[in-house]
Amino acid sequence: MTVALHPSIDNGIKQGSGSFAGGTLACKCKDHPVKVGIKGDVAHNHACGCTKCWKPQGANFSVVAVVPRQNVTVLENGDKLQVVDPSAVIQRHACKACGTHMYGRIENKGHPFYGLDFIHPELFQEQGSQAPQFAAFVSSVIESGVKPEQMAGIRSRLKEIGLEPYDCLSPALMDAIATHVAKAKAA
Ligand SMILES: N[C@@H](CCC(=O)N[C@@H](CSCO)C(=O)NCC(=O)O)C(=O)O
Ligand SMILES: [Zn+2]
Ligand SMILES: [Zn+2]
Repeated sequence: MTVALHPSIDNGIKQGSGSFAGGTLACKCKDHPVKVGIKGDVAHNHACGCTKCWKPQGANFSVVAVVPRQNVTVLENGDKLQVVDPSAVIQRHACKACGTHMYGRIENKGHPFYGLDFIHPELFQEQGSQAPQFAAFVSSVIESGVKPEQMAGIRSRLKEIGLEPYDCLSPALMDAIATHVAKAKAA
C-alpha cells in the first residue's frame, strides 16, 4: 500500500482550471458550518508537512495555499472561529466545533509574507483552484510521529505524483524571503 499523504492528492494531482474565480470555504460542521469567501484563485499551493498546518484525519500532510488578505471574507458563523495559537507567526483561525482551520493570517507587518492569508483549497465548495505545486517542510512529518525510515518512501511518493519535496519552502519562496530580509537590512 502506498503511503497516505493527503486525500486530495493520494489519487494523483488534479490540475486547476487556470481561470478559478474564487469560491467559498466551508468547515466540516454539519450544523452551522463556518463559511469563508475567497475572491480569485490561490497561489503557491503546496503540501505542507509541518505540525502547525491543519491536516484532515489520517493525513500526513496539509494542502495549503495563499491569497491576498483583502480577498478573504468571513461569510457565515464567524462566531465559531478562534485563533489556535496567538503566538504563532501565522494566526490560524479555526472552527471551535470541528477544528478545521479556515484561514491563517500574518499580523506582523514586517514579515515577508505579510498581506497573504493561508487557506486550505480542499475546503472549497467549488472545483478548479490551482493544484499543489511542491511539497514543503517534508522532514517535519517526523515531528508528528512518522518514522525516519518511512521518509524515503514518502519523498519518492511525492515525486511520483509530481510534487518536488523540500524540507523548508520551495527555492522560489526561500529566495523571496531572503530578498525581503536583504532589503530590510539595507534600509
Ligand atoms: N518543524 C516545524 C516547522 C513549522 C514551520 O515553520 N512551518 C512553516 C510553514 S507553514 C505553511 O507553509 C511556517 O511558516 N510556519 C509559521 C507558523 O506556523 O506560524 C513544525 O513542523 O512545527
Ligand atoms: Zn466547524
Ligand atoms: Zn505548514
